[in-house]
Amino acid sequence: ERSTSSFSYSSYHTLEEIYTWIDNFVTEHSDIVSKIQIGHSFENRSILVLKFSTGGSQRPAIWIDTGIHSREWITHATGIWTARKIVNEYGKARIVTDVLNAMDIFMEIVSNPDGFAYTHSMNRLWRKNKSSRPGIFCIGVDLNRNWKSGFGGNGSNNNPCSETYHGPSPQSEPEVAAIVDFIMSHGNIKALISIHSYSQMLMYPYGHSLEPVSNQEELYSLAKDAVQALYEVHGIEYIYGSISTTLYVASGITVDWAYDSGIKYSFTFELRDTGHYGFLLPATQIIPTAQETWMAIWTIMEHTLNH
Ligand SMILES: NS(=O)(=O)N[C@@H](Cc1ccccc1)C(=O)O
Ligand SMILES: [Zn+2]
Repeated sequence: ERSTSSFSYSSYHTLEEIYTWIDNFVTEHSDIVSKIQIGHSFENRSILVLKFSTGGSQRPAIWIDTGIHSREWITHATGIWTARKIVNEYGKARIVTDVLNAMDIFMEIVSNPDGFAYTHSMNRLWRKNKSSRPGIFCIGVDLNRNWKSGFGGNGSNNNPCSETYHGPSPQSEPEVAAIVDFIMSHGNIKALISIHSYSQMLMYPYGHSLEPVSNQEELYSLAKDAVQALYEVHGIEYIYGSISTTLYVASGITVDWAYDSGIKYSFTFELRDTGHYGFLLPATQIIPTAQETWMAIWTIMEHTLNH
């Protein structure tokens, strides 16, 4: 019996359960999915990426990451469900088939494995990675403040004890450096989607400044369409816009680096909810959240394919 078929997509899982699922998933769908290790975390866990490809070499590609903040468990769960949906819909849903016949998809489900393990073992609300340095008495860097673009600016903190500590230097953290190295060496990533929770928002650069990006109108219109597609599934309302104008100024963030590195379709999601449960979103909301997010993701994918 296919062991991923005994995996509960409507439950939260441990790091070990997710890594086992990844191995089984790749084995069971080896025609379209492969596993790439892009590096190691601070505590020496493997950093794994799923590659969805139907052929070609160095095709234009889309990057999706979940779990950069370890306590945002709904994001890993949404990533897992989405991965399975992709393989189930290829050859059936036109847009999935069209995208995968022309592009590759890279998905990093556990982007902060050390922090994620820690949320299961010691502190459910841990956010950062688990890096430590001599003479510094607090642990962890915020992996959504450690990127080069706008590094150290407003909306990040130089205090190692802060939840938004940006780290000693850009890409100082192995979990960030691994993604940077992978994306830069691939050289043909057309869109990046970095998934967080919670607040129910779909946003695009910049976070580090109020200055609009060059294709702001296009990103606004695409975000509007994606949020509408999401709403039509379960009636969940998202707000959308640039990070700095919609949420708050944040510096050294993933999508600003991606945008400045040439990935003109860079988006970040804040999934359910708006604070009732917050990071402790009940598992009963995993599948509904994943179903609606799927519609928004594929709105972005389709646009990327056609532009
Ligand atoms: N997920 S969250 O609660 O940490 N909020 C995010 C909001 C966010 C998400 C993406 C880019 C900039 C800011 C954060 O990193 O502060
Ligand atoms: Zn987050």
